[in-house]
Amino acid sequence: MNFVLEAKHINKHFKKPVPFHVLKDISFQIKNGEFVSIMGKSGSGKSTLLYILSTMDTDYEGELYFKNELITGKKNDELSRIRNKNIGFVFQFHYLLSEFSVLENVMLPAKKLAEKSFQEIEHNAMEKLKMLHIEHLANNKASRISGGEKQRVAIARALINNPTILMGDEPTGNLDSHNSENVFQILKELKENEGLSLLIVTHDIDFAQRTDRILEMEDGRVIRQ
Ligand SMILES: Nc1ncnc2c1ncn2[C@@H]1O[C@H](COP(=O)(O)OP(=O)(O)OP(=O)(O)O)[C@@H](O)[C@H]1O
Repeated sequence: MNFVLEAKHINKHFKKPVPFHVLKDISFQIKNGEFVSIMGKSGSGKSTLLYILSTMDTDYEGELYFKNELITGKKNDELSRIRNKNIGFVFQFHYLLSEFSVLENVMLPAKKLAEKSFQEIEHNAMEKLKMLHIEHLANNKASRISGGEKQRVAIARALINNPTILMGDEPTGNLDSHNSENVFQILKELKENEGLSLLIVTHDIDFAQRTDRILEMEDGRVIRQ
């Protein structure tokens, strides 16, 4: 079976301020093109798990496979290359550079990867903006667009290197219901039209119920899938 992501027996302990077993024997897989949400009470370990799955946190026990390749134990520079090419990440807060234009913000991760010419990156960035129906905002300063538009720009930026999977830590958490629905529809289109896999932490039950599968967390464990 071809999985985009496979977690096997993930455990994590925080040592400070007091020893704490935060993630307890977590195992699951995400199939190609699957849209999975993670739900659970505050403090159940959702963000901690997402940071491990996105390779940003390497301090854990267990094994993580990305497209059937074991990535646990790889060195930081190799992990960073794997992450930049394969994983897009969207946060609750958009983290756009406010003095840069929308287009410049979207181009940044591709410039960092430095595999394509400026013209090619610019063309790809415009394509992503079109995909998210915000191409008309390309030359606006990021500080001069609405909250919902900012989050769509953040998604376009996360897609610029054509990742296999898009991960999000409450990407609709700061949005009103209209903009939240808008972002959900965009994510669904990305799954259906582009075959993107998605893994999204959310507190919004309406959002989660419309994804392919919910991973429900409680006290550091996945209690239901
Ligand atoms: N760096 C850290 N050191 C020690 N404990 C931590 C650290 N980060 C998080 N924790 C604790 O680990 C537990 C899980 O935190 P986490 O942020 O993963 O939960 P969450 O399910 O994402 O919560 P929320 O829905 O509120 O964002 C919490 O009890 C939190 O206080």
